[in-house]
Amino acid sequence: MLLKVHHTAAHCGGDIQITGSKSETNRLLILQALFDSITLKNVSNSDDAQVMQKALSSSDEVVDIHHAGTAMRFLTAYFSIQEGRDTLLTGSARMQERPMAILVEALQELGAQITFTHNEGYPPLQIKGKALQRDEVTLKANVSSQYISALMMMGAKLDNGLTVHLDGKITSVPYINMTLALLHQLDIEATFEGQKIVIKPGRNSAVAREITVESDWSSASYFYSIVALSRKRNFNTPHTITIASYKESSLQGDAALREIYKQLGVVSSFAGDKLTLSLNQDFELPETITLDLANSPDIAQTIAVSCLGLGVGCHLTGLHTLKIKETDRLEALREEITKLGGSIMVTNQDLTLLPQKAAVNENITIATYHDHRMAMAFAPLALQVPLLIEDAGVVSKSYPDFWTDLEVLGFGQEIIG
Ligand SMILES: O=C(O)C1=C[C@@H](OP(=O)(O)O)[C@@H](O)[C@H](O)C1
Ligand SMILES: C=C(OP(=O)(O)O)C(=O)O
Repeated sequence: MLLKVHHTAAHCGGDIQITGSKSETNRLLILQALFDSITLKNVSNSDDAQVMQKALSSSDEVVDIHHAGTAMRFLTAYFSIQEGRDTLLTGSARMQERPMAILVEALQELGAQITFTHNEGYPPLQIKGKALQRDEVTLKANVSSQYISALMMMGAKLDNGLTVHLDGKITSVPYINMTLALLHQLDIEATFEGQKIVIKPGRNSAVAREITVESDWSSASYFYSIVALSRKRNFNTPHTITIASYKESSLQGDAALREIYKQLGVVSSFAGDKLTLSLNQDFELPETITLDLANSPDIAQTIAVSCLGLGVGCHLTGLHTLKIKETDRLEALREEITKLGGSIMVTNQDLTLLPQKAAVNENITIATYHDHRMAMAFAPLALQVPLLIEDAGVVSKSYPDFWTDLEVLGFGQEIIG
């Protein structure tokens, strides 16, 4: 679906309800399958959470998780310990290019029986579930934290628990801390200190537990961008966007948005579980911002596009994981920002956008590369110029309601083809 997006409305405010974090949901679904008595509220309605639910509730041998990285990584560890069960775990064409060797080798070292059926190091995987005897493993920590979270959750189910030694610089650390915090919520003893994680065996607790998933902060990033970009529209009446349901103290690393967008003039304020975003009109925008996003890789695209629209330069570092996500996000950003008239340079781990005064080019068709975040990161620019988004339905990977929520804020949309 090619979607033309524009914004001519006189307002840009409203109330938006975002569903639960897909990262928290997919961890809790695994933990629910491993340990009984967990009831979940406000689960994510994303495709990634749906494929996880389906995988955990079916007994089919072939499990296809489409594009969901968390499902692929978490389920590899999960199926490895399902004694007597054979699983062929596969995914989309892109998923078959996303690396798995580090996790699979760690699991094999623990005794798991996993083979690569097509390309060594990549899905599909044939997994023969069995009891694992060993309880200590070392793996590289600088490629994806999802491998580590997968081992942590599985480790709580092993008779002796699991000790994980992390080799090298640890990437996406808040996601590891999220896993740790969720284990703690289930009374599973676990520590993460320096380069070592220790997981004690969890018991099937008899006490029923209800956990309400906090809404998704990565999805909130697009509203931060909209508020930041609304500066250029000079709306007559000041407007605010309220998003729910959030916590001031979040398990999600992308809650760093509050501090980051302060640098682009966005004010965040909490009233209960509602987070209100407003524009500080008096704020003087910087010429350039510099950010290390190794802890928040999923908001890099949003920030780059906000900066482009505001004419603010940015130097974003810590982006080494972006090349192995839904697409090579660094190359995708370079292509699309260049089409819009921006001056952008990328390496394998950082991105530099030069500050520029000229408005972005109009009516550009943004390619989305099967990446939900390409569609959602560029859409807020429609506040400034009409643009076209290719394959707009791609947003459902994490945020199926994205386009209807944008309508609430006055974004006009027209299906072109
Ligand atoms: O554990 C998680 O829920 C996630 C971890 C991050 O991946 P990496 O650790 O591969 O950077 C993040 O990009 C992804 O969207 C979700
Ligand atoms: C990278 C992402 O997801 P995953 O790795 O779980 O596919 C994302 O949602 O931006």
